[in-house]
Amino acid sequence: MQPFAIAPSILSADFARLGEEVDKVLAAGADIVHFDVMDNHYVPNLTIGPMVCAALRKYGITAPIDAHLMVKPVDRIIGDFIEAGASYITFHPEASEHIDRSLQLIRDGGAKAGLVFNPATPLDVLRYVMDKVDMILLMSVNPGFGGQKFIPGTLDKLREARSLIDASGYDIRLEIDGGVNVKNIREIAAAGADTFVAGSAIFNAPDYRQVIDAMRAELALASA
Ligand SMILES: O=C(CO)[C@H](O)[C@H](O)COP(=O)(O)O
Repeated sequence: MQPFAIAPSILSADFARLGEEVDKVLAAGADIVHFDVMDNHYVPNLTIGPMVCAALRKYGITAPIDAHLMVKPVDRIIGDFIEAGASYITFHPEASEHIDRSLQLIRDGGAKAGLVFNPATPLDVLRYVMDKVDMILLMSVNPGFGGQKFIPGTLDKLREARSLIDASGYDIRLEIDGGVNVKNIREIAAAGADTFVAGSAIFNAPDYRQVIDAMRAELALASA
């Protein structure tokens, strides 16, 4: 299992001050920058693209950037995110014409590759590509918007994904995204997640460090 990592979703950050916001949340103890890319086609919302990712690198952000592509089709944008400095690039299997090829494109470009599963999307395809993924991201809300409630059925799916990862012997991150907060993070960790995306729980709080510290305290209890 990978060490626990907290990945604030910048979807809930102040976009007018994005560089400062990312600096601030990293200084507050975040490990990974979760970068939500929405195309108003695969999901009913529109956010940011590779130019903003490149701008964060130019601004001086060196932490891993985890680009979650909620776009369809995916292949033609993968190269742009690699050039922009994304560390992880994840996509939804139903948004790719050729899942194996999309994963390979990401790894060939030097980034880490991942698959994202919506709450009602089965994990079946994983059995064919377990050796080609560095991250599995389970959505615990339907994608498109921050600030939604965690869907409790995702806990069973996390256990299923954790068993698949452990049985595979590969070193794959298991990330959870949607409705994660201080109150539920311990239960989510106990179900098998090691990487926790949290948008509104962190960016809507007055003190980012206080929330991240509280999350880490809960995670320490989960592994005790
Ligand atoms: O991918 C997403 C939505 O599609 C967001 O990352 C996610 O919902 C995080 O926001 P919050 O923590 O507020 O639920």
